[in-house]
Formats: sequence, C-alpha cells, structure tokens
Amino acid sequence: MTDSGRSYHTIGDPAEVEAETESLRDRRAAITELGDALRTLVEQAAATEAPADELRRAAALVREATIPVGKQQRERGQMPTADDLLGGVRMYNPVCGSGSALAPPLLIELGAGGVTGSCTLGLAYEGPPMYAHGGVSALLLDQILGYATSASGHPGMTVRLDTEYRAPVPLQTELRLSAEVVNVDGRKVTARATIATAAEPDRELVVATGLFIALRADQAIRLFGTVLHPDASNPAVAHD
Ligand SMILES: CCCCCCCCCCCCCCCC(=O)SCCNC(=O)CCNC(=O)[C@H](O)C(C)(C)COP(=O)(O)OP(=O)(O)OC[C@H]1O[C@@H](n2cnc3c(N)ncnc32)[C@H](O)[C@@H]1OP(=O)(O)O
Repeated sequence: MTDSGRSYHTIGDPAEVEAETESLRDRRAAITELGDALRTLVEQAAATEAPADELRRAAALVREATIPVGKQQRERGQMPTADDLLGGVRMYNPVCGSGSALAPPLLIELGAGGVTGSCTLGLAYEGPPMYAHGGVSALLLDQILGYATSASGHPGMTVRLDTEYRAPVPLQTELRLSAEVVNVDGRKVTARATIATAAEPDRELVVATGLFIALRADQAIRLFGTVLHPDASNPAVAHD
C-alpha cells in the first residue's frame, strides 16, 4: 500500500476494499505497537541509571532496529498512507498520534460544549524537576484548542497562543484537559483550554487562550496544496 499510494477510500470491488480495510487496520495496529515500544524506550531512557556498557549495548540494538523501519520512507509532501486527513486520523501527530514516540499520547474526546483530554506525562517531559516542561504544556494545549475549534466546525491554524502557568504540572500523574470555543468572529476563532490533574479537575494549573484563523482557499492551496491535492504540484492546478 505504501508503494502504490492508493487511497483507502477508493470505491471499487467490495472484496478488494474489504481486504484493503483489513490491511489498513493491521498496519495501524502495527504502527501503534511500534509507537508503544518507542514510548517505553524514550521514557525508560529518560529515567535510566544503567551503567555505560548497558547504555552502549542498548544504543547498538536501537541502531539495528532502525534498519527495517528506514527502508520505506515518505517525503515531506506525502501524507502517511495510514492517515485519513479528512477523517481526523493522524497516526504520527506528536501529541495524539499512537505511532509517535513524542506523543504521551493525549486522548481527546468530544464532550458537551467542548472537548476533554487525558494523559499522563512521564519523566521524558520533565522541565523543572518533577514537573512538566512549560513548552510541553503549551503543546498539549495547542492541540486540544485546535481540536475544539475543528470539532465546532471552525477549523483553523493557530496564530496566537497565550499561556498562563498558574502552578507546575506534575509528572507521572493523570491529567485532565478541557477546551471550548469562546468566540467566532468571521475567520477568527478564539478558544480557551486548561490543564488540571484528574484528582483535582477544578484546580486550573495552566490556562491558554488560542486564536485560530480559518484559511482562505488560496492560503490553504499555498500552504498545503501538494498534500491536499497531489496535482497541485502542477502550477497550472495550484493557481486555478
Ligand atoms: C468531529 C471533529 C473532529 C475533528 C478532528 C480534527 C482534529 C484536528 C485537530 C488539529 C489540531 C492541531 C492543533 C495544532 C494547530 C497548529 O499547530 S497550526 C501550526 C502553527 N500555526 C501556523 O503555522 C500558522 C502560521 N501563520 C500563517 O500561516 C498565517 O498567519 C495564516 C494563518 C495563513 C493567516 O494569514 P495572515 O495573512 O497572517 O492573516 P489573514 O488571513 O490576512 O488575516 C485574517 C485575520 O487574522 C488576523 N491575524 C492573523 N494573525 C494574527 C495574530 N498573530 N494575532 C492576531 N490576529 C491575527 C488578521 O489581522 C486578520 O484580521 P482581520 O483583518 O480580518 O480583522
């Protein structure tokens, strides 16, 4: 499937579509399995106190593991074949993607009037000792704000993110995030999001306000043309 670049949404012979669906499901499961293993590796590497020889042995094993993974690589202008951009499936999103070693991952759910999220940050996300790096909090908040704006029917790109750090975010502690759209003014959408612990959901540790701008068609084509429409790499199509 990686080689052919065919869409999983192609309407065709039902048996073939069924087989593709099964193969996609299997590939996504394998991507998640690798993501889980990588996250364990990243977390244990951030927490390790193993001696130097053990670390060198581990480095050699990891270098060996990169060989099969590196065999078929996509380029910047190609979406992962396991993704479904319009369906909201982003396997390697660095916040929510189950295939990303960088993602906690943050699990987001649609709720009444907004969205909620949950995750636990390990030692790999440490900023001040025992607490999350402030940039990691901003990352989580930007993602859930973007999700809330999309879910409300006003998808856009972040142009401003104001983050107020009221108290440190503890590591190895279940977190609760929430976000809601607070204003829509033409193409400008404002949303508010918070981080709290699951144990004290009403105590806001970090609060962010994000301003999102819905793209005009020309902006979307200029920024994402080749990804959204493969033929847009042809200037005749891109400037339609
Ligand atoms: C069921 C549903 C499930 C949903 C399932 C999908 C889930 C999906 C989740 C995805 C979650 C991703 C969450 C991460 C979101 C990112 O990380 S996005 C990446 C980071 N952001 C960027 O890279 C954006 C960079 N900025 C830009 O490219 C350009 O600013 C833009 C966005 C193309 C806009 O172009 P522009 O020329 O700056 O602005 P323009 O269009 O002329 O202006 C529009 C208005 O915005 C204002 N504006 C622009 N910038 C600013 C600013 N910084 N401050 C204030 N006002 C501004 C302008 O002044 C103008 O105002 P008015 O004059 O109309 O009053």
